[in-house]
Order: sequence, then structure tokens, then C-alpha cells
Amino acid sequence: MVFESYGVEKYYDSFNESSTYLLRLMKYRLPETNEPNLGCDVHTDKSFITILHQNEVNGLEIKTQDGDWIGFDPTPSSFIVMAGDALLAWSNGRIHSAVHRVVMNGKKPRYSVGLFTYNEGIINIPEELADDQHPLQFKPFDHFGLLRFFVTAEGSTAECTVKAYCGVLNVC
Ligand SMILES: O=C(O)CCC(=O)C(=O)O
Ligand SMILES: [Fe+2]
Repeated sequence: MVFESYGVEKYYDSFNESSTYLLRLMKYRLPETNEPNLGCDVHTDKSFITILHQNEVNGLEIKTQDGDWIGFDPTPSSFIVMAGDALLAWSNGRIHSAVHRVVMNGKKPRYSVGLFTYNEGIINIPEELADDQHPLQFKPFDHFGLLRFFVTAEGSTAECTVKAYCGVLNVC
């Protein structure tokens, strides 16, 4: 849908062939007395796309552009689809990766499952997504290189890891 909406579906098949997936199950136990209730610290995903599903215990919060944190109450059958940093770069800065965290406020443990998409090899920014109005903001990049960069001192402390890794201009 994303590729089609930008008219670049011709790149989809080869992109899809290089996609690889990580499925992760997560358990958030209840915080003990005097323990912070932060289940998962503030971050953006380094994936291309993340698909999340949770049990009935809420806790995921998304940061708005105004800096407010919003929680939500998905129906039990909902999946949450979030853009990751690789999609931010691929879309030439059009699709922002969601800044999010998990806060444990309930009385029950929280379980979630996440499917994270990554790509093998170099991700190229479609030339159709760059023009005079939208100058190229990211260089072609190695997605697994981005993951390796993220665990370095520079990558983990950068304001925007993907920008620090392969950015041309300051877009974050
Ligand atoms: O558990 C969740 O809902 C989100 C987990 C998450 O943000 C992550 O694993 O990157
Ligand atoms: Fe995340």
C-alpha cells in the first residue's frame, strides 16, 4: 500500500524479496514497589515496519509532534502498524517513525508480540521521492549496518540514529 500510494510499486517485488522478519514475544511484569513503571524506554524502531499485537493490557504510548504522550485502547483483535527508522529514510523523510514507549499502569502483566521487518542489503531511496521540492535527505543505506551503528556510542546517543547514519540534511 505504501509503495503504491507513492507510485513506486515497481520497486516492491525486489524490496519484498530482500525482506526478513523478527518475531518477538514480550512480557511486561508489574513494577514492584518503588520501581519505575516504564516497561520499555522511549525509542523509535530501527525496523522498516513494525506490527504489534497485545493482550488486553494497555501501555503503549506514542509521542505526538507537540510532545504529548497518547495512549490508546485497541480492540482485542487490533494490530498496530508503526513506521520504523528505515521507512523514514526510504520515504525520504515523508513517513516519520513513531516515538513510543510502554508504561505499566495496570494491575495485570502485559504481553505483546511484535513483527519487525528488516531488509538485507542496501535500501535505496526511490528517485521518484526526491525532487527540487523534496531534496534527497538520506543516502542509500545498509539496514543491518544501521542496526550495528545503533549499538555504538555514537549511534545510541544520536538524536536521530538513522539521520546520523545515512542522513544528508537534518530532517528529524
Ligand atoms: O510492547 C509493545 O507494545 C511495544 C514494544 C516495542 O516498542 C518494541 O519492542 O520495540
Ligand atoms: Fe518499539
